[in-house]
Amino acid sequence: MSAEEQGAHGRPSRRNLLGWGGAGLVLGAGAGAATALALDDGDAKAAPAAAVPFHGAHQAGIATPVQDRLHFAAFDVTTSERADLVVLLKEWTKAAARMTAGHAVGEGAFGADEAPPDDTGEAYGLSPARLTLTFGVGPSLFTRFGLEDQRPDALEELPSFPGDHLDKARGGGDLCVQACADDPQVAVHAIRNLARIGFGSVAIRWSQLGFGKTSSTTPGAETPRNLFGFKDGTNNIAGGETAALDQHVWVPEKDGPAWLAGGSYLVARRIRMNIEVWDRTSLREQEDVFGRTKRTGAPAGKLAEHDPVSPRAMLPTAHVRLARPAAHGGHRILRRGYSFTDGTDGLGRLDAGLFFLAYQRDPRTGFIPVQRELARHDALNEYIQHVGSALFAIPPGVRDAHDWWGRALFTAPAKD
Ligand SMILES: C=CC1=C(C)c2cc3[nH]c(cc4nc(cc5[nH]c(cc1n2)c(C)c5CCC(=O)O)C(CCC(=O)O)=C4C)c(C)c3C=C
Ligand SMILES: [Fe+2]
Repeated sequence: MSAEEQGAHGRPSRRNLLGWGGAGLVLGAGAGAATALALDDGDAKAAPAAAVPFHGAHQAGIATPVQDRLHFAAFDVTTSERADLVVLLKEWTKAAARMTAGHAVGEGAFGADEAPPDDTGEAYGLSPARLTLTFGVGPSLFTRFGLEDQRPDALEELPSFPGDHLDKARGGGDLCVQACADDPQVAVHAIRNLARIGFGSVAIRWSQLGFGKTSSTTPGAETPRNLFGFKDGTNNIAGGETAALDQHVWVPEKDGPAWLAGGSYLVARRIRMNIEVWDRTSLREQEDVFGRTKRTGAPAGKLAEHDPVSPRAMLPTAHVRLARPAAHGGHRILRRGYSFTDGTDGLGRLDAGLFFLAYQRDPRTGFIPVQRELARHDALNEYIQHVGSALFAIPPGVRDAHDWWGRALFTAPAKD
């Protein structure tokens, strides 16, 4: 803890307790367990601040409960020196551990007068807001740093799908960081400070802000609605479904490579939703498109949201009928997307949609076959367009204060 984070008597001040998450709910990574910690200043009514543990077997931000806001950034590595990149990843990891706990970066926002402060300052006094920072590496990184023999076969650029209208400026990237928090300022502060630390070694290639999570990983929570007004995330993998996570989300050791064991793959797609056309579509057509009822989220022919899906009650082109795991050998993906609105396009239409994020054990059995089917037959295609795309491998969790993002990859013994 830096000097500025000490209270007058050397004890942490109340604001600082809130600021670095000592006062509230601490959510156990993966298990979602909650432990209440007491305030030491007698203010029992203070709003609990929430910090999600940074260290663990898996990175937070995948199976941990979904927060309300997103700032996602893909980076190009601009240095050609592998040693510089390793230094950066160590610095990023330190900063990420501090920010997710509600600390400022380095010596904070108010250090020596003669130098720019270590931290940009806009999160000063804010709670950790359940900030999670999830780090990934893209296929392009491997060729650039002599890591070809460590690139998993599953990590290659996604194939193109019928109807794709991809903007290269909104896709790809050597590295990515997904920042999720309940406060947008906390998420934006985190990405901004990582980009600042990376100046000279990495540059943001593209980024996306998101709101109104479109999926839930928390059983029993009200399922959120997407911008088409439908409940989204009903049939998702929940954070506590350990067996399903092991089977469908975490990369097991036997899949290889060794550095990725306990990690995952992340597919990111910026999907524009044609709001104006949708809003002129009848309710019956809207419900036929998804195969679910708009008010309750119940599958076609059923009464309640969580009733089992009956595909024959849906049109053959219904989104849910085509996407359900039973139509894809039982393989599942963990969806963790967010809505976005980025102003309007030149024609006065909202540039709005779904920033689709999905974690899986292998994109070749997860996202790719489902998207192949959806791209050909989904009735939803009349109302959406995929405009951005990226795939990243997500290393396992940072184990302790000596570990760092990408350590196992950058220290892996070369294959013969
Ligand atoms: C390739 C994977 C998927 C893409 C791309 C995708 C886009 C997309 N989805 C919605 C809205 C809904 N999707 C729903 C269910 C659902 N979607 C996928 C996959 C993709 N969706 C799956 C695997 C499922 C689960 C199917 C099942 O097991 O029943 C639903 C229904 C509610 C739910 O279960 O979440 C909605 C609504 C939009 C708007 C969209 C692109 C903009
Ligand atoms: Fe979907």
